[in-house]
Formats: sequence, C-alpha cells, structure tokens
Amino acid sequence: MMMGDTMGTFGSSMASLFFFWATFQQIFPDHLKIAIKDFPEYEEYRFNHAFAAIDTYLGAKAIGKAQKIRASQVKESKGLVLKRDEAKVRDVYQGVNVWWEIVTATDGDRTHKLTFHRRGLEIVTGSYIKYVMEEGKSIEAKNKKMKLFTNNPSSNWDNSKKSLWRHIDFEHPASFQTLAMDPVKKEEILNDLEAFSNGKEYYKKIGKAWKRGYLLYGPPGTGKSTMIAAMANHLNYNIYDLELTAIQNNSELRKLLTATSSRSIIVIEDIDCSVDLTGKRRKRDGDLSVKKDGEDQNQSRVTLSGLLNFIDGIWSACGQERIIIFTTNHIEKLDPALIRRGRMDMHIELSYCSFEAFKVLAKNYLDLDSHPLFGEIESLLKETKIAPADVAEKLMAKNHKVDVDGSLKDLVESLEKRKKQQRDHGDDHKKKLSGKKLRIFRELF
Ligand SMILES: Nc1ncnc2c1ncn2[C@@H]1O[C@H](COP(=O)(O)OP(=O)(O)OP(=O)(O)O)[C@@H](O)[C@H]1O
Ligand SMILES: [Mg+2]
Repeated sequence: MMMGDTMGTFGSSMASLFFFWATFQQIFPDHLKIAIKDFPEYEEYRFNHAFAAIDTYLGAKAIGKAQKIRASQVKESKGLVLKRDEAKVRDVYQGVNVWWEIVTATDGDRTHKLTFHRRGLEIVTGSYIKYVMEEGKSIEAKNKKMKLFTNNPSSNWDNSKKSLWRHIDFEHPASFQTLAMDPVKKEEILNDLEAFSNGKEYYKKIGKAWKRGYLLYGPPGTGKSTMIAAMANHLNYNIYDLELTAIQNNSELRKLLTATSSRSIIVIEDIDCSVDLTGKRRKRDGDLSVKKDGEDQNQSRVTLSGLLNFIDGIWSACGQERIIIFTTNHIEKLDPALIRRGRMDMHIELSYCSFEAFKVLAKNYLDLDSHPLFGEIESLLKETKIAPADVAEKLMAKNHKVDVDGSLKDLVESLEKRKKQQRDHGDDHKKKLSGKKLRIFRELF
C-alpha cells in the first residue's frame, strides 16, 4: 500500500472516531455521569490548598493538549512553567475517564468540579483524588521559587511570626556539577543528601527526627558557601541564614528556629565568630579585669550550651525535613562538644585547590578538558596552597573575552609566586621555631 493510502485510511478512521465521540457525548445520559466533588478555592475565607494542588496538576497535565497556553516564568533556571488556560480538562486514570472543570459562581468564587462515570467511583474516591493531590504538591514543590531568609534584629520583632525573618528570592547558579572538589567526596555528599531527602519512612522507622547536620570547614574561598547554595538548589530547599549576633539570648534563638519551615537549610556561618564558644575565652586571653558596663552589648549572648541544647532537644522536636549547617575557617577553635559525631552528622572539609578540582574549574570557566600547561599546573598545585576562589579568579574572562592561553599562563605565574612565598614563609616559621626552642633551652639550663 502507498503511503498516501495509509494516511487516507488513517484520516477517515479518525474522522469517524470523532463523529462517534461527538454523538456519544450527546446521547450519553446525564444520570450515568456523577459529579463527585467540588474543590472550592476558598473555604470559610481560607485559601484551600487542595484547589491549588489540583490546579497545578491539571496545568501540567494539559500541556500539549491545551489550545491556549499561558506561560509564566517562575524561575529562570527552571525554564517556563506552562499553565492550562481552558475550562475543561479530561484525564484518564487506571482506565477511568474523568473531566475537570472550573465553575465560577456569580460572586466570582471558583470551584474545581470533577465529573466521571459511576463505574469509576471506587477508583476515583479510593486513589485518584489522593494521586492528584500528591502529584500537584510535588510539582508545586519543584516549581517553587526558593527563598533566602535572614533574621531581623530582635528589636524589630512584633507578635507575628513574619517579623522574625525577612526574605528575598534565592537565585544562585551554584550546582554540584560546577563545584570544584574531590569527585569521590562530592559523590559521597550527594548520596548522603539523596538518602536524607528520600528518608521520610526510614527516619520514622528508626524513631529519629528527620534532620541532618553538616559541618563545613576549610580556609576562605574554598567553596563552603557555594556548596550550601548547591545543596539548596539540588534539594529545592529554602535557606535560613541565621545571624547569631543579631539575637540577644537562647530563647530568641528558639523562637527563630521554631519559625522555620520544613524542606529548609538553616545555616550558621563562621560559627567560631558568632557564639561565645566556651565561655572561657576572656580568661584564656589573660584578661581577668572586671567587665565594664555595656562592654558585652555588641557581643552575641547566645551561648554554646544554648546552641547544643537546641541541637539535642528543641531541634529534634520542631518540625521535620530540615538540615542544619555550620561553617568555620578554624575547626581547631571549635569546642569538641559542638562538633562531636551525632550532633553534626557529617564533617565536610573544603580544602585548597587540587588538580582534580582545577579540572572542574577549567571546564566551567574555559570549557577545557586538556591543555599543554595542565602538567605544569598539576605539579605546582601539589606544592602550593591556593583556594579555588583564587584559581577561579585567574580563569575568569577578562573584559568578557575568554583567553585560554593567557588565563593559564597567568595562573602558572601566580602559582610560582605563591610557591616561593609559601616556601620563604615556611623557612621563616622554622627559624622562629628554632629560636623559640633555643630560648626554652636557655631558660631551662
Ligand atoms: N570549590 C569551589 N568550586 C567552584 N567555585 C568555587 C569553589 N570555591 C570557591 N569558588 C568560587 O569562589 C567564590 C568564593 O567561594 P565561597 O564564598 O564559596 O568560599 P567560602 O569557603 O565560603 O569562603 P569563606 O570562608 O570566606 O566564607 C565563589 O563564588 C566561587 O565562584
Ligand atoms: Mg563563605
């Protein structure tokens, strides 16, 4: 048979099918259809979340079928979110046909109306509605704009929960793919996050709060803050950036934390600078003088024990699906009580740029997999401490122009300079040490 013939037969079958369907629609007796449920947009003046979930589900369902599509840009990196812009949508679930329709009352109130054949009653009420809600909510979560919250100074709080945190839309391009670090460690972290976010049943089974704590440590510019952004993007969680110095005491800390929402990351950056970690610092500094009035006014009065109590107690009791992250440049300064295993589930070190990490940066910034200078850079990186942030700066396009050879040469020069400085500094340090030893030796004998 010729191609044209096939198409012709196909076309006429489709035409008869449409004809049959239209007739069926007309004669299909109304009493065999039942309108099962209405889902109003507002119930007793309160927004009905079921309405929104159904709307989202149907919006996603109707893509490709709807004649008119309304597009709204929810988040740049997520592309367009398309929404249905027609009144009626047909859906098929386990062989049951259902029709959704938006009915607008004279007062403007809108309701989702679901119609289907009696035969489907069990399937629709038994599982279909639940399925629509769950799908709708999960699509909502994926499309949701992420937010970055920062705590307001407690002097600005009023009685509303809203006054505790202010927020902006969170749009950070960081991803695990572009994060320069040891690939094995990266994989381990990704697996941990994955296990956590899918761990609802597991945490329930073992009777533990669905929470996870990470301690990120390493020198400045090694990617701690970038990793937090990558984690938030990966999980689609909001970030609460908790500034401890803006609060007065432990009870304020408790208020702030209980006002966070689930599916969020709570971050305390530079933990060693934000709390009085040991309560002994003053003594250790050798300053035993009497405190002057108001001397502590600008210092945070959140104590280490407040923070630890929170992690152990209140933290477990307040909500689910939350991650807490501490960062520090000086892990050696932290009190062991704060970082012992069990409190922080995973300690993640972000370190100076390795060759593996450099390769990720070279790919990100120069779209480069190999280059004759790579060998030299590899051996220089083995002997030199340089933060990924400093490497990235060398590889960045200058005046919007990518210059592969120029950037790499620039990096080699900078590495050689650093190597020399670090060696000289190392020698100085050794000299100082030997001087000190000599002094101790003299004092002893
Ligand atoms: N591991 C990395 N991978 C990719 N880019 C990085 C990495 N580390 C640093 N950078 C780049 O350097 C910039 C600064 O890094 P970032 O703010 O994450 O460092 P940090 O470890 O949080 O430093 P600090 O201790 O000073 O807060 C980032 O915006 C990013 O462009
Ligand atoms: Mg940082």
